[in-house]
Amino acid sequence: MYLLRHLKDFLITYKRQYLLGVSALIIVDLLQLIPPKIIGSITDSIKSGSIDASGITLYGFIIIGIACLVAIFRYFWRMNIIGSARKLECWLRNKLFIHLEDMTPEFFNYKKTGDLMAHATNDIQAIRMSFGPGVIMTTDAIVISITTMVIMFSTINPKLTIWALLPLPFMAALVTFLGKKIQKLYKQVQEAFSGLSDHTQESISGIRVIKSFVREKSSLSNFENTSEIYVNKNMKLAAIYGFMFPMIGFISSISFLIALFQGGKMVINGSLSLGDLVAFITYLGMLIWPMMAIGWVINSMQRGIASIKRINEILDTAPALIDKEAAIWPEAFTPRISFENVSFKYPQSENFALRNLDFHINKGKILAIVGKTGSGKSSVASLLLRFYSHSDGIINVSDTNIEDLKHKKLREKIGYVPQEAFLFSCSIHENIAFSNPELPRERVIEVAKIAAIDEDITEFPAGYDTIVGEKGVTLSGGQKQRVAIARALIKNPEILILDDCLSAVDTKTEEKILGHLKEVMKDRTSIIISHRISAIKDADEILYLEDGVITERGTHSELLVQKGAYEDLYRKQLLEEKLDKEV
Ligand SMILES: Nc1ncnc2c1ncn2[C@@H]1O[C@H](COP(=O)(O)OP(=O)(O)OP(=O)(O)O)[C@@H](O)[C@H]1O
Repeated sequence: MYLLRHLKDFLITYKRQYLLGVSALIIVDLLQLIPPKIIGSITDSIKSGSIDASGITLYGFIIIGIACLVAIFRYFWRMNIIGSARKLECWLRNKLFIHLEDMTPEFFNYKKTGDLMAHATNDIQAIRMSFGPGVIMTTDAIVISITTMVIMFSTINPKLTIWALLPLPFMAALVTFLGKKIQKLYKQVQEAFSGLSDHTQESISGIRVIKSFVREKSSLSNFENTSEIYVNKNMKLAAIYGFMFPMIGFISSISFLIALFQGGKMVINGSLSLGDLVAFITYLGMLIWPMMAIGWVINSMQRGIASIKRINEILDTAPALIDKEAAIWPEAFTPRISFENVSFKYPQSENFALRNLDFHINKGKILAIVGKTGSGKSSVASLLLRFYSHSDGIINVSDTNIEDLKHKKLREKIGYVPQEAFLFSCSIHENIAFSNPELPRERVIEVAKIAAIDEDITEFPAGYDTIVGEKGVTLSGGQKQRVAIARALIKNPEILILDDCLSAVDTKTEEKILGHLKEVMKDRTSIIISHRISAIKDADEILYLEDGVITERGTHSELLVQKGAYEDLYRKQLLEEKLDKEV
């Protein structure tokens, strides 16, 4: 039961459906035992001449009646068992998705997207198979084999039953043995398939890089290799199936042959009636299926168990960020931020990304962070958004330790523009109104104007309804960044974090956007992270980071006077700008 801990809620809710479905299935199995007996007695009655045409018609109607009942109950078990398994699939996939959404960025740093996709598709499908066809086949295999054998043994002929059943254990053993091989090969086919789709996906998204490096041929040859592996694995699978099914036919033919030979002898010497032999052979035919099903059931259940274990492992991984029970949300939120002696290490890292950070930002002020690449600028944003937890020190927002704040409420207050402007493959309007799809077009246009992207959008034939393609491929880098800024602004954030999100925008547009932001953010707090001094020179305070430590701080003019790394950077950038203009 421990294995099913994450499915418990579903199984309790749907136990009635499963019970009804299994009961209907057992009724069908039992009903199917009747026609062979009827056919047997018709045969005997015809042989002895004790039945006329109306008697045969009556039996015919009984058989039709049974067939109708079988059809009704079959519909009933299909709807209940297969239907519940389909609902389980959907329920579990949603549960997994919700869980994944709650995981920290750290979890995704170490889990491959392809693996998570495989869990969400193959594993959940394997679980569905166990709780749908698996339940049906297990019930069928048990009920049909026991009842059929009991009837053959007790109502027809025990000796003939033992003779005819002798080859069947070989069939069950064969199917189980080959089933294991099939399962192993099937896994390899799946792996080859995911290799193929990974390769296709990566090659398509990296097509520009492939083309610019003229690597089409090598990419094609890699693709052909992966494709060949996939075909070879499938061929091996086909070969096993090609061997297994004729062998099943062969073994069952031996059973039929024994039944005909021994049963025929018994009919000739009068110890068995012809009708019983006919019924016996029909029952024997019914037994072939459960013998084949045993192997399938074992394999399917093994796959299901392996998949449940993998899904359990993910669902057992607790999201690192769970609000304290006493987490609060201040009635009057003030966008005041302070870092008091904050140090931070990434979970899998030995080195500190930030050390003894001390700063505060008051409402309406702009804090800028500059520094070389890898100096820890983005890490400050990650801590404020609570993507990670700091190791030492205190971070306060609205004069409250952020560890005591409800983290989702805090994120609602923050407008965050990440370094890489990730857009979804929907329209520009939908991308901008991402935080609230109900927002009207006027509001979308309003923030697009602040982000200086409105003019570009209106020039597109479909305007705000332009579909941006996967990750926004149809937009330029600078356009993507500005759409991402508009997306953050539409939230009316109390705190705005721009993480180097103007790098692909020219200095004139940058100036325009910053001018607009100054107006919009005047009663709120902004943090601007940038490599470009032009983007931050008007900030109320600038922090210069080096290896996670603040080495210089002050306003632009104060920092220039210090003649340190900041001033050096500024001079170099001025020179670059001058050279650019001259060229
Ligand atoms: N998920 C992570 N796990 C481990 N180390 C990380 C992770 N993300 C960043 N780091 C490391 O932390 C340090 C600070 O990274 P951060 O991204 O904050 O720098 P940055 O100043 O924003 O750099 P850039 O200007 O290039 O964006 C770097 O040494 C980086 O290698």
